[in-house]
Amino acid sequence: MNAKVSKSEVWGSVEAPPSKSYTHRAIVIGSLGKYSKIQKPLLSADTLATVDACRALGAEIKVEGEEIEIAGVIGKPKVPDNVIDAKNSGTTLRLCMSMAALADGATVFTGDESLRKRPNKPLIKALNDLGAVCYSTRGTGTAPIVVHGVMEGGKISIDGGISSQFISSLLISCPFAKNETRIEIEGELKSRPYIEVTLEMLEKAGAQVATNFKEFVIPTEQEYDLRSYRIPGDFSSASYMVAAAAITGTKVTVNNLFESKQGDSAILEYLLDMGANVYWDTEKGSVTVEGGELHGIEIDASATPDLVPTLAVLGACAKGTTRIVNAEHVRFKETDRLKAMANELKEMGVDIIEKPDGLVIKGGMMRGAHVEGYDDHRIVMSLAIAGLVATGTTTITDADAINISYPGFFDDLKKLGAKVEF
Ligand SMILES: O=C(O)C1=C[C@@H](OP(=O)(O)O)[C@@H](O)[C@H](O)C1
Ligand SMILES: C=C(OP(=O)(O)O)C(=O)O
Repeated sequence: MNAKVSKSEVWGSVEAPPSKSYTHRAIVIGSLGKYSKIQKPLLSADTLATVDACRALGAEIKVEGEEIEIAGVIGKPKVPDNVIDAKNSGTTLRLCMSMAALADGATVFTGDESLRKRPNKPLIKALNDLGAVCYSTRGTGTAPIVVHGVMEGGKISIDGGISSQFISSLLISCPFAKNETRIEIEGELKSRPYIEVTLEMLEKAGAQVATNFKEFVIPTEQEYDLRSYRIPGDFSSASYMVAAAAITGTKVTVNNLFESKQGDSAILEYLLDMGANVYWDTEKGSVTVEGGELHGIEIDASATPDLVPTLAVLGACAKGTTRIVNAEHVRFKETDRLKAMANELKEMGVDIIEKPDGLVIKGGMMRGAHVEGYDDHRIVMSLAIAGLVATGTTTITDADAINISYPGFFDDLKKLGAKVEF
C-alpha cells in the first residue's frame, strides 16, 4: 500500500501507543513465570509474533481487549510442535532463542526476508558457550536458526556492539539455567537503555541480576512473578508526532508518556537542543512540543538507534548541519536505515551524506517525491513526517509496515490534521 502525504500542519493531541519493548519483555517474562496479566499491551505485528512464539514454547496466552493473560511454563519451556516464525521482529527472535535453550529438545526459528538477513552470531556463540547447541542452518549467523537445549549456565563473554537484544535475551532466560551465569561485555555496549528496560522488568518480576554493565552476574534457581503489569507509552512511536510539530512549526501534545527507562525519551532533549519548545508534565504523562526555527546539532545515537530516521528528518528541516554519529548498529535493523534515509531524503532534495557510522545532513527545502518505505515501519513513519513539510505530495511505498509497531499511526496523523490518502 502507498501512502500519499501532502504538505499540511498538525495541531492537537494524541495518545502514545504502548511500548513495544516493554510489551515483548512482559510477554516473555510472563511466559517464563507462573501467572501474569499484562495491562494495555501493544498489540501489533511484532508483539503478536512474540505471543505466538511463547505459545509454541508452551505458555498459555489469552489476548483479550486491552489485556494479555499468561499461564507460564515456570522456567521450563516445551519443545515446539512446529517451526517458530518470528516474522519481521528481531526482538521476538532474539528473546525467544534463549528461552528455547531452556527446552529439552530442538526449536527451529525462522522469519521474513528482512529478519533472515539480520545478524545473530554473538548470541549463537553465547548459547553454545552456555551448554546449548545452536546454529544458523546456512552457517551465516542469520535465521533459520536451530536451538537445542538445555543450556546450563557458566561464564561467557559477548560482543556488545551489534545488538543489545542478545544480552537482554540471556538476562531473561539464564536465571533458569542449572548454574550461575556470568556475562562479560566485549567492546562498546550499544543500545544500553534497552538493557536497562530488561533489568527494570526483571526486577519487577522479582529476579536478581548484579551488574556494572561490563559484567552481568545471574544467580540460578530463580522464579518470576510479574503479576499485573501495565505497559507504559512508547517514546519511539511518539517521536514522529513531536517531530511533526517541531518541523511544521505547530503545537502537538502526546499523552501517556510517563518516566521510564526508555532511552528514546531523549527525543525531547534533542528537540530542545535544536530549538523547539518542549514541556513534559511527568505527573500527567503529557508532552507538548511547539515548533520554532530549528538548528542543526550533533547527536551520538549509540543509545537511541530507533530515533535515527526521525532525527534525519529533523536534521533535514533544521538550519545548518546535523551530524548523527556512533550509529553503525542502525544498519542491522529491518533495513539498513542509514542507507535508506540517505537515499530517500536525497530523493526529496535534501543534502545528506551517508558515513560509515552515521549521517551528515544540511537542512533546507524538501520537495515531494515518490519514496521507498523498504517495508520498514520506522522508515515509512519518518518519511510520512517529512511529507508534511515537503512541497506538493510525497508518496511512500510499503505504508502498511506501520502495523509492526504503531498500527494507529496514520489515523493519529490524520486526527492531528495531516493530509494523508491511500
Ligand atoms: O530490546 C529492544 O526492545 C530493542 C532494542 C534495540 O535493538 P538493538 O539492541 O539491536 O540496537 C532497538 O533498536 C529495537 O527496536 C528494540
Ligand atoms: C529494530 C526494531 O525492532 P526489532 O529489532 O525488534 O525488529 C525497531 O522496532 O525499530
